[in-house]
Amino acid sequence: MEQVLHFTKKLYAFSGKILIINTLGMVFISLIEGVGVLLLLPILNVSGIANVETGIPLVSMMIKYLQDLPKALSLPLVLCLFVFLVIGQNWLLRTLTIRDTIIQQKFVRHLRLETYTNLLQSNWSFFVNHRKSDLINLLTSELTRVGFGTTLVLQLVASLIFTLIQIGIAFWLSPVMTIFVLTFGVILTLFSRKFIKRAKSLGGQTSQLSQNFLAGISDQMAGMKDIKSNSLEESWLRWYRSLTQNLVNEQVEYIKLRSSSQLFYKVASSVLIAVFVYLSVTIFQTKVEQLLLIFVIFSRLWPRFTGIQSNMEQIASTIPAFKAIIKLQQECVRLKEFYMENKPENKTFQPIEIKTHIECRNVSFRYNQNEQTYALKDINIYIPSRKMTAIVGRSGAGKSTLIDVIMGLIEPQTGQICIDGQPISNEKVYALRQSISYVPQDPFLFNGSIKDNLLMIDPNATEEQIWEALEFAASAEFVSKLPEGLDTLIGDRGIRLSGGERQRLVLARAILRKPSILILDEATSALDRENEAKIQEALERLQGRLTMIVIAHRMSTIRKADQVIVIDQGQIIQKGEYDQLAEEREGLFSNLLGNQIGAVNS
Ligand SMILES: Nc1ncnc2c1ncn2[C@@H]1O[C@H](COP(=O)(O)OP(=O)(O)OP(=O)(O)O)[C@@H](O)[C@H]1O
Repeated sequence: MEQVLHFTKKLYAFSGKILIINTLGMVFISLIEGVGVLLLLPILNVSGIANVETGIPLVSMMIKYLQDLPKALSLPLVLCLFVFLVIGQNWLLRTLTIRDTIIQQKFVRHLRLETYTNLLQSNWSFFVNHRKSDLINLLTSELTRVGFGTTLVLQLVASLIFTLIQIGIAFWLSPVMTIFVLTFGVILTLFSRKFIKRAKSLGGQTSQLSQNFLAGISDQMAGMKDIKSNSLEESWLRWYRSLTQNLVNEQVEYIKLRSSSQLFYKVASSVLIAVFVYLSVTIFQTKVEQLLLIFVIFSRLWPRFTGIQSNMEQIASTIPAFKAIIKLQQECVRLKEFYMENKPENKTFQPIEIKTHIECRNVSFRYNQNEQTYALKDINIYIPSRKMTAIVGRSGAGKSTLIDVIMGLIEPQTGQICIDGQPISNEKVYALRQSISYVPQDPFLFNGSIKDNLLMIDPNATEEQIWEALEFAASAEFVSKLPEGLDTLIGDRGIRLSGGERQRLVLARAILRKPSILILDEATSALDRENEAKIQEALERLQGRLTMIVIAHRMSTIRKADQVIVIDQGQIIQKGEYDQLAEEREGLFSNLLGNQIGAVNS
């Protein structure tokens, strides 16, 4: 329950006094409801159904006053008062419910924003160590469950206040009867602990199943081509059948649990009534009017008890979601980007202008501190500004890791990254990243128009600047031929672009940012020769304008590079100009080159 308390405190910190005002409003409603119960007594008296003496001065006075009035007037009067009270109570209830909903919805939004901000401020290793689908699951279904759980907590608090007031009124009317019902209430609470425990464990299963479900579905959607071409449909259908069956089983189990607990409470309540009536009639010889009063109290109190129990079961089932979100937030805080730590709110960073060079000095990095193998070992490189530096090497050599270190996505365990001879401070990492445009192998374009996708990087860019960037990226021609030009929708809801067109659009977007450094990470590897040549031309056009770092699998992409760095098993093994390295017959570079020429010729 400590997690639930954590979020309830957060809710209070977020909404402040309004939460207390609403809760007091609920108290007021329950008072009116209590008065409504008391009004039943004068109704019984005035209507002549029974002559009830409560011993409560206010009620007795009212009954006396009504009895003095003519009967034709007293009954309508008391009934009107009763209806008026019910209307007032329910109008207030409606108002408070709407206000509560507004608070809850705003709180859920606040939680979403807080969690997402934390997530975006986490460092790269956080994302490397989490499955994408798990994060999506946490941000969508688990956060919704937390919002629902917090709502339930508010309902529980209101229910508890209602119940306390009802108990007070019941005690006033009949202490013995109230103690009797309360004793049963306590016994019921003891029994219901089993239900609550089970609800919590089922809640854990819900979290796990929804996580597995989302993970599987995302994997399959991403690999649909693989599934279709390798006829894997049946095996994935088997997986889908089994998981959806588990989802059904879990939901049925939960409903079984809830209905069993309801059944238990209802049976307990009927047994309680039967025992009480039996004892009242046979042993205490209770009069009819007293029995009526007892029924009124009982019918008010007992549903409150069962409501609270059922509320607690539901809250218990959301506890695993509360835990998961707290764990996520703690992890995000622990793995916060180092430049974000102690960063004053709203502080912005200006991009860095690189005057002479970027340098890696004795940089070493390993992913796992407990292992001996380094992904990068004693890297020393000099990347001159406004030149093109190519990084090549076999798969797993450490090329992407080196880029990640340069971009400040991961922090080297030893060594430094320097800009114009100055080590880059934590504070400056973000400024450096603002000077970089990065083009990955699998570019990210969202469903929207071409223009929207380009403006993502610079919302203030003019149409002229957009076309200029498209021109540089060898995309202007194909975009102008599209039916709606820049406004053409792309992605699932629009036209399908080829891999080369997508890659060139992403390159245009990268250029639109006017970066000091342009990094291409295997950006041409998946393209055909024609598209590769277009990107290559684009890079040549940019040469001399900005600092370019290109990781290339295809050696043809980097033919015009000013400098080539060959990396193997995390170490630099060759450095120099393309032609010079190609000449070094024993070197890895000429070997890689030879393999590709061989592959093309064969
Ligand atoms: N997140 C990670 N956790 C642990 N080890 C990793 C991680 N990412 C990469 N590695 C390891 O670090 C080494 C360097 O990987 P890196 O991705 O930098 O190579 P690469 O040269 O870019 O390879 P490729 O050309 O295949 O993309 C490899 O041995 C790889 O297995």
